[in-house]
Amino acid sequence: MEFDTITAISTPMGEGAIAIVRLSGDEAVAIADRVFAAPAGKKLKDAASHTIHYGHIIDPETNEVAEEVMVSVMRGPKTFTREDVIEINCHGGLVSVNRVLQLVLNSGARMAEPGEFTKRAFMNGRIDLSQAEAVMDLIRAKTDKAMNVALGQMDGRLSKLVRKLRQEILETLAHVEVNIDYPEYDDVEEMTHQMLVEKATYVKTEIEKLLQTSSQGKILREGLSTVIIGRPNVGKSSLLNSLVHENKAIVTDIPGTTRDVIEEYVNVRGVPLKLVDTAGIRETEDIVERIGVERSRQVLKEADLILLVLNYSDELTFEDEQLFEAVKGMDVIIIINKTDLPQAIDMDKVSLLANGRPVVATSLKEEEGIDKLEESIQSLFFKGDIQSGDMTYLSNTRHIALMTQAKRSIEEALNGIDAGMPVDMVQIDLTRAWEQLGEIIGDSVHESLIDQLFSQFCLGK
Ligand SMILES: Nc1nc2c(c(=O)[nH]1)N(C=O)[C@@H](CNc1ccc(C(=O)N[C@@H](CCC(=O)O)C(=O)O)cc1)CN2
Ligand SMILES: Nc1nc2c(ncn2[C@@H]2O[C@H](COP(=O)(O)OP(=O)(O)OP(=O)(O)O)[C@@H](O)[C@H]2O)c(=O)[nH]1
Ligand SMILES: [Mg+2]
Repeated sequence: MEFDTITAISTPMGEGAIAIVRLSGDEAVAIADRVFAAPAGKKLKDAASHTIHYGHIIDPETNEVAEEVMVSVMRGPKTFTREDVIEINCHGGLVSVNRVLQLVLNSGARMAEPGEFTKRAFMNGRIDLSQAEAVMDLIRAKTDKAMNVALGQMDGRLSKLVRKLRQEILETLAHVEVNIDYPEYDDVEEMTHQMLVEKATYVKTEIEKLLQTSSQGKILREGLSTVIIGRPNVGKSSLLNSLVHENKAIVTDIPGTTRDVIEEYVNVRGVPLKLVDTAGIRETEDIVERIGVERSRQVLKEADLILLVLNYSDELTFEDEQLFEAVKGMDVIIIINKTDLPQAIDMDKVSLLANGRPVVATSLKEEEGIDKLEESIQSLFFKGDIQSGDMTYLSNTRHIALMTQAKRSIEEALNGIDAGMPVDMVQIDLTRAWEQLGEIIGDSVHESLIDQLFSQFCLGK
């Protein structure tokens, strides 16, 4: 495929040791040669592939020196995009890198869209869609485990499985064809019928196995969305600070201190948590606080785990009971905080409300009970079976949805066979499953979806 030559700054904006302006496309080398001057006058077009060259970036209009650089020349197809790629390594300063970018743009390159380099790698067939998505997951990974899941997916682990399943479906479809072609031969029909059921069942089982990894996979990729709730002043922000081992959230003795939702990523004994501190939930007149409280209710709905904090030295209130009501049916750990103060809470009542869910006593002030809480979080989600290394996880919501749809299509096919439906109906269901799996790796996806997926990438990636 042939595209125009794109460019972008591929490193973060700010001061650093080095910053990279990247180019990709047929004209990449020619454009770079327009602005690059090597000491001995050697042109990049004469350079061997995958070599790096010292020199200066020159404004071709004025012949003034703009920057001192190292330029990498990488010729397609053995490159990130499969096209010719140039990387100009500048001094890492905002003016420097923007100056080089501007000269490259003036010399015929087009500013890349976010994710367009990776999109080229996809369009040119180096990687499929799930691998491209993994590139982004890798950048966004907040924990070691999340990164490993992304690396595996980038390596094509999920793609390989999806391709294998699609192949199985194709073979199943072939059996359906035989059925359609030779309806008059009873014995052929008998045999193909059985094979059909066997193969479809096999695919369904494999999909189910993958889907079983999805809740852990999603947690590994996004972090376990953990929301701290409780009445004002019970110690929610103190709890966040204790878990992240840093003073991230403001703690004061004034009820209503936290006005907004605060998010932090932490690793609790290997469990990646996206920890959310909320404004204490209470009926309030303060408009700013009220917006905070509204948001608290909102994040509650999307939580995987709730840490419900109560005050040991205060009686249970109607508001506390309402909180229990609000998190009914969710994974909850109840934390009784401020155990260093005199008891006022009725623990029998707490037990009743807890209804078998874990209760942990803490004094965040005295730094007591955090260990117990961490243990509780760990045992709740990973009962010692968190897999490492070579496990394939389904971690992306888009993939999970498509897998679920594909499973349903296979089930419909199997029901159809069972009910003696005409074979062409079965064929339709199987074809649909084949297409749904194809969407995961980017076969048979609409261009607008592709654009939308890549637009979520960073600029220069
Ligand atoms: N300077 C620099 N560092 C970088 C990148 C980059 O683009 N530039 N990458 C950007 O994300 C990552 C490396 N990812 C890459 C992935 C594939 C290929 C590549 O050329 N693949 C070819 C040839 C492989 C080979 O030589 O065997 C291929 O798969 O066909 C290059 C980089 C991280 N570091
Ligand atoms: N004695 C004692 N005080 C604590 C403990 N944990 C927190 N506190 C204090 O309780 C007060 C409130 O703590 P925060 O963490 O700000 O409470 P919060 O639940 O985030 O409060 P809001 O954001 O206002 O809803 C602060 O003065 C803390 O120092 C504890 O275990 N014992
Ligand atoms: Mg707070």
